[in-house]
Amino acid sequence: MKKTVIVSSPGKLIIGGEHAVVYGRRALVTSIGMRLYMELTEEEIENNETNKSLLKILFHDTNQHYSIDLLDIHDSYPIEIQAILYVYNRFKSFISNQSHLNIQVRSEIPIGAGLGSSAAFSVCLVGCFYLLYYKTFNQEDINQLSYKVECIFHGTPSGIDNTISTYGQSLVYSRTLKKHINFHLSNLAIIDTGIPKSTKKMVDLVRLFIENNQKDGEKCLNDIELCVDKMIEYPEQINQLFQQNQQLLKCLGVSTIEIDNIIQILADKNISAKITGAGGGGCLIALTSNFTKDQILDLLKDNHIKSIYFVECGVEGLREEQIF
Ligand SMILES: Nc1ncnc2c1ncn2[C@@H]1O[C@H](COP(=O)(O)OP(=O)(O)OP(=O)(O)O)[C@@H](O)[C@H]1O
Ligand SMILES: C[C@@](O)(CCO)CC(=O)[O-]
Repeated sequence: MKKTVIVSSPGKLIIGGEHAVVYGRRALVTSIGMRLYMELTEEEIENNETNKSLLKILFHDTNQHYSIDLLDIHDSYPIEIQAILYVYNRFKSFISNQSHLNIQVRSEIPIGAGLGSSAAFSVCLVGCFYLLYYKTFNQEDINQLSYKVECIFHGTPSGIDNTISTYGQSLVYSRTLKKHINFHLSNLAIIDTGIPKSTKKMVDLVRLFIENNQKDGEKCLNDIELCVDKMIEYPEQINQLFQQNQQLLKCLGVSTIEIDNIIQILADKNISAKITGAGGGGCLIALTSNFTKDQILDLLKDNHIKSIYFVECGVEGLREEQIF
């Protein structure tokens, strides 16, 4: 017998409050119209002469595939395989040891750019197992387990990325708050610098800064939260609030010379921009008013730019799909 489920969940943009959210402050986040798709199949093998139970994984975006003997698991797998094995172990009691499992992943979310690809991966992974074995989605349970998977990728994240990918739309989020809000920005561009970054490294860097500069660090975090509150209350001030939030992220040490240059070039044309996500590379968001993608690319032609995206915001969270 063969059972298959397909799910998808979105990436995210942090509009304001990244890093401060790790320390319990409020952040503003929206889901985006770029999704990760995952298919999970369990196939019971009738005459399983080898007595092997295999987990076959195919990552279409990185063109990697694995075939893992589930009776002989070791601990030297890449992190995304460790994540899969963690969730497999949580659902093991539902799975016949005469079965093979197949997982396929494909994604529209650039990997490692700060747009929440690992969170979408984690949410889809938990969502797939949940749907196959419980036949339903329970968003709260899925979000909680996805957080644990995110911890495998990131250490001690705030939970903002998995929460927005599970629930979708736009959220005011803190460790103790999850409130949907109507939030729309017109002409919001994502500028992918293509500069590799490590979320874990940037979070560690901020932790070090705060430990060594407690008073300034606390003030910075409080000011970031103030910025977020104003973004929600006074959306007409968003240009100025982007600039303030970026300055505060710079104080925390997560901007770079390349990012500062790009932001200055845009500021010279009255375009407000800021880091979105961990910083150190990755993506920026910019309020582009009437500039087209080609005009922005032209403005930034001497800088490190991989892509520019205009995306839909506030989309649906985790959902079942019919087609992979
Ligand atoms: N399409 C995919 N195929 C396989 N693995 C993926 C895919 N998307 C994400 N991953 C896993 O997630 C990791 C990326 O996590 P990382 O935190 O570096 O980036 P991100 O989630 O895109 O950024 P951020 O957490 O700052 O938003 C990849 O290294 C890989 O392990
Ligand atoms: C940098 C950070 O604030 C956002 C990463 O998308 C880390 C986190 O919230 O876990």
